[in-house]
Amino acid sequence: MSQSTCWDIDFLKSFSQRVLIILNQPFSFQLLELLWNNSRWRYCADGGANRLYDLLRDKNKIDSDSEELLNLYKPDLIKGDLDSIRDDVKDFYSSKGVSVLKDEDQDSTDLMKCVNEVKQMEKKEGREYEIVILGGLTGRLDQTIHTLSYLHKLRKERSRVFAATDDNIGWVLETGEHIIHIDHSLLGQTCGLLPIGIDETVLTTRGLKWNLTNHPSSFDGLVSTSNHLIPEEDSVYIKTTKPIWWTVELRDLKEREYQTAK
Ligand SMILES: Nc1ncnc2c1ncn2[C@@H]1O[C@H](COP(=O)(O)OP(=O)(O)OP(=O)(O)O)[C@@H](O)[C@H]1O
Ligand SMILES: Cc1ncc(C[n+]2csc(CCO)c2C)c(N)n1
Repeated sequence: MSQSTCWDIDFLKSFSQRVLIILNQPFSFQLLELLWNNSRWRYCADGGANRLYDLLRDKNKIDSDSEELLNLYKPDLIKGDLDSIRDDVKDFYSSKGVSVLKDEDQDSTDLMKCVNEVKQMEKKEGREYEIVILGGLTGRLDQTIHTLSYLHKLRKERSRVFAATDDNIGWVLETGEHIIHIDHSLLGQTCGLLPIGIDETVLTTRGLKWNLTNHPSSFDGLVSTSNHLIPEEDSVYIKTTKPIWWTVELRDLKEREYQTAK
């Protein structure tokens, strides 16, 4: 009998042995704060360090003149070919003792270079970390497709790699059955099942507004986009005969803060 894989979006809710990799794409302080505090290690992929620095510097300017926030949210590592990180950012973090590692290889992206660092650390420590990528689902199309392809390939060697932006979270569901717990206070209503990197999968779903039963899905055929979660359901069931990308909309975290404060 096959066993279903259960998923919870713990990376938005609780601390675990996970590595956050910050890419060179915009993100809110609210999302950064959540992911940062729930991760054991924080890496910046090259220009991801500019994003972190600028966001914290701007927020600091509003709240105070000190470098308090920059010191509080100091990454453990900056890695890449270093063609994007600005000199002032590199100098600032180097002066604070952050390792800034250059890898000039032009056949691997800065995201891959950061994941390779995770793999090296895991080898030394003899344990596996979960990985959360901040960014990667928006912006330049070639980079976005790279994220989709890279996570599709990574699933063969590790089970828990997620991508998160202010609009979406997503990850690859391996062949088999999945139960995804839904926290409606964090997630919006829209979701998608995207047959990327496969010829065709056969899908059965429960807990969505538009469900499928043993229905083929392919890039050339049906793609379930703009599907909806059901407010009364706290889980979604998905059976897939091939790996498939699952994406779900994230609620506006600023709005959520406002609601929980009321
Ligand atoms: N415009 C973009 N849209 C989407 N993702 C991006 C974009 N720019 C960078 N990224 C992501 O952030 C990572 C770090 O970006 P970096 O600042 O080094 O830009 P890059 O030099 O264009 O990236 P790479 O060297 O990896 O091709 C990239 O590996 C990629 O995953
Ligand atoms: C067939 C092929 N296409 C594109 C690149 C370019 N490229 C891919 S990753 C990377 C590093 C970016 O920091 C660069 C320049 C290549 N090497 N091989």
